[in-house]
Amino acid sequence: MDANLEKYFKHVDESTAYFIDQLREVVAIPSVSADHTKRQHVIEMGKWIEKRLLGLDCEVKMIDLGNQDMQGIKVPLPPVVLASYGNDSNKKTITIYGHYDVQPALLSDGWNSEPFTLVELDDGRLVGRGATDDKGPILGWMLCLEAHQKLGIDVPVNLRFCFEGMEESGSIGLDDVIIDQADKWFKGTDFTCISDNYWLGTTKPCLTYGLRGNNYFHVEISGPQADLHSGVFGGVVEEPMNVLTKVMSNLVDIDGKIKIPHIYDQVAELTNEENETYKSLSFQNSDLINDLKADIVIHNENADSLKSRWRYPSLSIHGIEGAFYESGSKTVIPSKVIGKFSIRSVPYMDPATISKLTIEYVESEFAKLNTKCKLKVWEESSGRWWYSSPNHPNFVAGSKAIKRVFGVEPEMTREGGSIPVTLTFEEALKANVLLLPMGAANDGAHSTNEKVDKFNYIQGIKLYGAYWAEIASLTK
Ligand SMILES: C[C@H](N)C(=O)N[C@@H](Cc1c[nH]cn1)C(=O)O
Ligand SMILES: [Zn+2]
Ligand SMILES: [Zn+2]
Repeated sequence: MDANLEKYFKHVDESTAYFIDQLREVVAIPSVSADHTKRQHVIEMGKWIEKRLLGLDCEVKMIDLGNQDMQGIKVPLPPVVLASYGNDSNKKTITIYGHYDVQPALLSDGWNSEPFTLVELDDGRLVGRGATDDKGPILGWMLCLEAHQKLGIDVPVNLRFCFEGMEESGSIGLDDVIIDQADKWFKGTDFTCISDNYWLGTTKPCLTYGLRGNNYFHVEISGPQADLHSGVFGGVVEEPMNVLTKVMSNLVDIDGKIKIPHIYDQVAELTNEENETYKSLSFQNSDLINDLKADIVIHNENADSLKSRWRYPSLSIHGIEGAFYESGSKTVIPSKVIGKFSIRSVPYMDPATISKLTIEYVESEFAKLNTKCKLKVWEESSGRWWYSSPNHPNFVAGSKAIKRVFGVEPEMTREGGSIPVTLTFEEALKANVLLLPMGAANDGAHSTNEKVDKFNYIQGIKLYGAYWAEIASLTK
């Protein structure tokens, strides 16, 4: 093996305790983008990254995105942190994207420990909000750069970083920044790399070449001006919650089939060639059942679960704003409720068509109820699906890097989640995008007790260095 890489791998192993301490520091900043009361912490996290990158001799530019209106409150948007390291025309240039905001987390959600205090468990789990999504991975890139500098190893590529603080809340403003900076900050990008998804299982590393999109809808049903006493008004008035649950219950069947007419019309047909690709994958429904600690899997065949996650759309109901949800029994009739659901889209579904079909369907289901309650339905946000070729040199470099670190060939996967800016990067920078995950399938991203395994974290940091080296050797 290349002597520099060997030295680098050894240093990463020896730095394990320091790398975990660094993760502890970033997990401690509760950078929850969805909660406006936490916005100062998202901004604090952006500044932490700025300081860290300046300390690594990067040129840094903080892009101010202005304000966001959150339920009538004007809230400052966190900055997009752009950084640049190296300008050698003999080297390839890699743009690396990640996000420093996290999903909400409360101990009372069912965490076994404080979500913003990193806990190292005996089995190697590093538990904390953002450990795998996406603080571990973005920190990993910075630690990789720092390790090169500490060891005096020349960084074999030019680097452009783009770290945002609004990914979990629709990446507001980021598309415009990418498009605007394509010929400025990101000029000369040969390859883009994103580490913000997960292995298919827990043992085999993977490269990812597809993501689903996401169209997010709100359905508001309103009735009286204020909440009512159900003893006084029950049976007397039409109730918004009753109307909403009837409409929402007609969106999707228990087996996952979406009930909106024509929603599957644009879905790519399954070819024999694609069908074959599912056969070699390690995924097992039984692993899923173990991870979920419940046998609630819809499909009997392993491949059908993967197809449902990767190549078919799904509709999930997320919540109802304005409904009584605390423990105990409150005899209220809510005056206005807002149902939230989203549709994960796949090739070749058109986002505008999804939006039109869905809104028309909700309106027609509402009309069938013949109620005096009022309906408002709108699309809150929309993100595009992405599908790429796994044979591109960027993937070849990723594959060789995996071989070097893990000694195995990667699985080639698609992802059920969404990173809508992936397609924006690909289009604006006119460069291939590789998804190079650090975390494992059971990391619990967005869930309680989110973790990254020490193994994945440390090997992942090695993988980043190996990827840079393999990209550099593509030119030779
Ligand atoms: C895959 C990525 N780590 C992720 O979790 N993406 C989110 C993006 C999103 C969409 N709406 C809100 N956040 C996801 O797939 O839910
Ligand atoms: Zn993420
Ligand atoms: Zn996420």
